[in-house]
Amino acid sequence: MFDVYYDNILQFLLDKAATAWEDVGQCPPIVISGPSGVGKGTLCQRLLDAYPEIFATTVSHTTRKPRPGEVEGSAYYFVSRDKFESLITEGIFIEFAEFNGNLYGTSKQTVIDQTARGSVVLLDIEMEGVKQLKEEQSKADSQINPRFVFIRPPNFEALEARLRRRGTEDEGSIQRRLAQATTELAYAETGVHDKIIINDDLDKAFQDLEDFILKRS
Ligand SMILES: Nc1ncnc2c1ncn2[C@@H]1O[C@H](COP(=O)(O)OP(=O)(O)OP(=O)(O)O)[C@@H](O)[C@H]1O
Repeated sequence: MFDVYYDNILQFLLDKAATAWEDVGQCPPIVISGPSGVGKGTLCQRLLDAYPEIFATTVSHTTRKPRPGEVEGSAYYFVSRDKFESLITEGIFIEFAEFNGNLYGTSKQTVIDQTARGSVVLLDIEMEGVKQLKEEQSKADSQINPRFVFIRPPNFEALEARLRRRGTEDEGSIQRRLAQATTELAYAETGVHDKIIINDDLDKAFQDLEDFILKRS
C-alpha cells in the first residue's frame, strides 16, 4: 500500500497535512529503551500528551482477566494462557514477559496496524525486546523498521534514587532492577542504538528526544 517510508517525521507531517494520509506513507516506530527507573515511561507520556495526533502506543496481549470497563482490543487483547503460549510458539510477539503470574506481550501485528493507520508508534521496551526487534528488522521481508533510542541516567545513584522515590518497588525488586541496569548500560555501549539521550534534566531530555524524532537538528 505504501511506497514511501519516511525518515523525517516533520516532512511526513507536512505531507500528511497537505494530502490524505493514505497517500503519504508511513513513519518508523520509535523504540524507547533504557534501565528501569530512567524515565522512559515519563518521556513517552510527554510525547503522547504533546502530540496526541501523531504518536500512539500499541495494544498488548495479556492472560490477565479484564477489569470492569476494559474493552477487548482497546485496553488489551485478552487471551487464555494456552492461547498465549501457542502465540509465543508461532513467534508473533516482539517481546513478552510475566508479571504477577500473568503474561504480557506486544505483537508485531499491532505495531504494523498502528503504523498503517498513520500513527508513529512508541514502544517502551526492555533490552531483550530490543534484541528481538533488531533481529526482526534485519530480515529481508521485515515490515518493521524502527528507530532505537536509549535513555541513560546521568549516573547510577540518580537511577537508584528515582526507583526509590517512585515508591512502586520493594527492596528486592529495586536490587534486581539495578543489577539489570548494568547489563542494559553495557548493551548500549555496543552502539546498537540510533540515539542515546541522557535523562538528567527532564525538560532537556524531552527536547533532545523531540529533536531526534522530528529531526529538527
Ligand atoms: N529527569 C528526571 N529527574 C528526576 N526524576 C525523574 C526524571 N525522569 C523521570 N523521573 C522520575 O523517575 C521515576 C522513574 O521514571 P519512569 O517510571 O518514567 O521510568 P521507566 O524508565 O519508565 O521505568 P520502568 O522501566 O520501571 O517502567 C518516576 O518517578 C519519574 O517521575
